Amino acid sequence: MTISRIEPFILHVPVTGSSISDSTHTLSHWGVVGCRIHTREGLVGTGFTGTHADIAGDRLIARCIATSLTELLIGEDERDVTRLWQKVARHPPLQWIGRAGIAHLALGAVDVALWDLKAQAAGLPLWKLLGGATSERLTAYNTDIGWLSLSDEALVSGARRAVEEEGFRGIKVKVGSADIGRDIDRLAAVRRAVGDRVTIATDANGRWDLPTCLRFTRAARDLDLLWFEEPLWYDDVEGHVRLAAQGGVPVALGEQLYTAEAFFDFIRRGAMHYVQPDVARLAGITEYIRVAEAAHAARLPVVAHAGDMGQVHVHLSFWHPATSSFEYIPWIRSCFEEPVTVTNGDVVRPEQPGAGTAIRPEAFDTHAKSLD
Ligand SMILES: O=C(NO)[C@H](O)[C@H](O)[C@H](O)CO
Ligand SMILES: [Mg+2]
Repeated sequence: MTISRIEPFILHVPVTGSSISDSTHTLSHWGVVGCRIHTREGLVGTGFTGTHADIAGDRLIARCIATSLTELLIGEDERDVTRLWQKVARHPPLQWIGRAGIAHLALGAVDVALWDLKAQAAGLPLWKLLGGATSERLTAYNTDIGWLSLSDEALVSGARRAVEEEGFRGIKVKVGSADIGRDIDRLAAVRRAVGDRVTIATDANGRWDLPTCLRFTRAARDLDLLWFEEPLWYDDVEGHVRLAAQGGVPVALGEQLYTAEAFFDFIRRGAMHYVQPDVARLAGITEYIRVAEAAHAARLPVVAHAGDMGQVHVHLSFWHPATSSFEYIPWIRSCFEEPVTVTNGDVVRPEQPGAGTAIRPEAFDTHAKSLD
């Protein structure tokens, strides 16, 4: 029960089509940046964070794992997930440079790998190890049909296909254009195409200011939007409080929050209605659990953000009672031994031991990038 080696990696995996855009980002590949933790007893745990495949940034994360974190972890008992999380997160020199950002993402990858080891050692899928599945069914919603870079025609036909051919009962459409009228017209066209029973969420990726958000929610009042995700700048708690209180469309956020404390602040101040933690932004599963418990205590639904593309979140979502639905983006499915799968709008519950992070050797052959 001893950590003997930590092996960082970087994979860059193509997105659907040549590139996608939301209001703030355009990307052609998803970055899977993490490590494989080897134990003296021969087990290998895998964990990773998710990036926009910027190689310079990915190498910084990988190097943080290879240097700062490795020297803290070699020789330690891999079963001590909580103690090791505290040891790394509160290591004074590392804390000084990164209670969020690169150091936090690096710890997240390590923490996921340690939980993967724990589940493998128990011979259980992570959701079973944590306490079993609290939901029989987990409904997925499809984000990969709603990009701002899609033409109006492609947006509507993709939404219709997701519903009519793939059985999705939920979709998400990006907004955040300079002209909110364009966004409203696109949402109205999608609503007409999919009908009233399909849930439509919308996501501005932090682009707008409060007056624009208020105008948008007034203009969208007849569209029955499930939630308005990241309407404002990620750290603007007061703006989200005022938008949420206005009572238009429920507010969702979390993919850009690095710490449980940031979530506690938004939850305590009534700044969000849907809580969207992400093991790939937080420092892994250990911190995700703290956020999910805080959301549950506040009786707010949890819908994990797909920074891990759902591979780990599928376990956490089946397990945690606060879960309400699941974000589906299929970009990196081909990399995994047990890829996240949605059948007729429902997520298939994983059964293999581990945290869902076991990467196929072929994925390294095809997508690995050098660490320096
Ligand atoms: O906001 C999201 N999901 O809710 C997506 O993760 C982002 O759009 C992608 O990372 C591209 O920036
Ligand atoms: Mg989002």
